Amino acid sequence: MKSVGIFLICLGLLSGCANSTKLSLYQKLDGKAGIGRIVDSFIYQIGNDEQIIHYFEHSNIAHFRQGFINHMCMLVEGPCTYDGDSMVAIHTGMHITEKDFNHVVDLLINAMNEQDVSHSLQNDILSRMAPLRDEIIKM
Ligand code: HEM
Repeated sequence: MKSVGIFLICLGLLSGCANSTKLSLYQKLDGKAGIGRIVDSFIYQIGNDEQIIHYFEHSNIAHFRQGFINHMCMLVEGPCTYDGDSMVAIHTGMHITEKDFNHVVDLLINAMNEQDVSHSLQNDILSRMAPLRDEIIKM
């Protein structure tokens, strides 16, 4: 009987532990620092890409970096506020094609691979971005 009691206490402690160590997506990405590293790789990818770079010809990259970090941080439910313009407002007039949209997603995947983000985390992030597609292309 005593050993059953001890077993139950251990089980309780273990499950308590498991709950308190359940990391959020934001934490798994190493928070804002990790997101910053992904976005830096992403910007580097864009900067070296002949198909995409022309969209950013007149952009303020420091502003884009900060806005994209905050936006991504918000998407993964981190403690950030994105207070920039809406996706529609920002991308309207760019006439982004489906092909270029997919290509930018590929660049983001390259950036996440470069930063050793696991495929399951990548899928989680991409599935949060996918619904934005219609607010971004052909605007
Ligand atoms: C799911 C995909 C995308 C997301 C989540 C996204 C998000 C954002 C965000 C948050 C900003 C604002 C940054 C700031 O505050 O300045 C931004 C700006 C911008 N995005 Fe996107 N974007 C996406 C796809 C694309 C694609 C496919 C292109 C081009 C092919 C693109 C081109 C741009 C450009 C050029 C800017 C800068 C605009 C400026 O200079 O004011 N974006 N994007």
